[in-house]
Amino acid sequence: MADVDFAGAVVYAIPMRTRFRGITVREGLVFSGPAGWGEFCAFADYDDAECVPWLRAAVEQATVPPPAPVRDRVPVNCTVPAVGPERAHEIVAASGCTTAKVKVADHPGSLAEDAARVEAVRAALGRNGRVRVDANGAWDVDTAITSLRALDRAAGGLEYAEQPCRTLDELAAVRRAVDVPIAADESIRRADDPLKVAVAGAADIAVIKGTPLGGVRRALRVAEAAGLPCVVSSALETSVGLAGQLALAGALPELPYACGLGTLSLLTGDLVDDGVSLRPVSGSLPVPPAPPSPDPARLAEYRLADPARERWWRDRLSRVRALASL
Ligand SMILES: O=C(O)CCC(=O)C1=CC=C[C@@H](O)[C@@H]1C(=O)O
Ligand SMILES: [Mg+2]
Repeated sequence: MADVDFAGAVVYAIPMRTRFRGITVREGLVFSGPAGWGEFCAFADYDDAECVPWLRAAVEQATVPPPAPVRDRVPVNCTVPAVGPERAHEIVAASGCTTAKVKVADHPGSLAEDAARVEAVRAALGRNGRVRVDANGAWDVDTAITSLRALDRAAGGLEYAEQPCRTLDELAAVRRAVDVPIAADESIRRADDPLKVAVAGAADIAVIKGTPLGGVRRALRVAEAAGLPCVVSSALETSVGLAGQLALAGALPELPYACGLGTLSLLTGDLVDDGVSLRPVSGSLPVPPAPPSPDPARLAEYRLADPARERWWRDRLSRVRALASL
């Protein structure tokens, strides 16, 4: 990949507003190529092999123009971390979104807190809003069944539940027992063969994350092969990487649900200028024609300051490039 400026990559660190997925500071790096900027931001706990598709996604974005879109805007959900009910209400009310995704099962025995959060989210959205929950695979089958029945009542009807349990067999068992539709997220990303999800009858909906799936084109193939309605969801990128996810959402033939791409509000800042920052307006985001370029002042503001940590990212980039032959 001689045409990608890996040597000029900038390592960034942006504090999160609230801890999310155990993360309080979002780190990654951005680099430029002939088609624009790409963002490599695999979570720190991922090993090098798991980082390969993340790097492929970033390099694809920097070297290949996005596919032709079939829509110019994408409806998005707001994302509610494991916060108290008052804060949950505020987040939803401030978002302008009519769909909210609520994190649940943050710790064992969280059901009462989860139900209070879900009730507050419903109150903020009103009757016509949609409430979905995400347990990130934390429940066993029995806990999932009990919890989803309770949360379905607390929400006055859930739109769907994302990854209630870890394995496909467990998802299938929960799906048979509850009325709430089941969405597969980690099962799609981490399965050796993502298509198995559909085959196993484990899910009604596929959550497609273009960044960990290796880029827009590969994600489009996964979406087609899954044969399920798809929801495009972010990996907590800045606007640079979010642009690729919007390109993916813009190119999917059908998009029946709001997408999990309103995640910039989970970060305290962005790498691009406010005018091109991908913050939802009235519950939707545009499909940008190309990724926005970082603003030099923002890059300077969020440049990772710790030299040892910066070295860690550069070394990781070198190792993953070697693994991916990029
Ligand atoms: O889907 C959304 O509303 C936002 C994205 C989101 O929830 C996630 C992004 C990145 C990592 C995950 O832990 C998390 C998810 O589980 O879907
Ligand atoms: Mg999820």
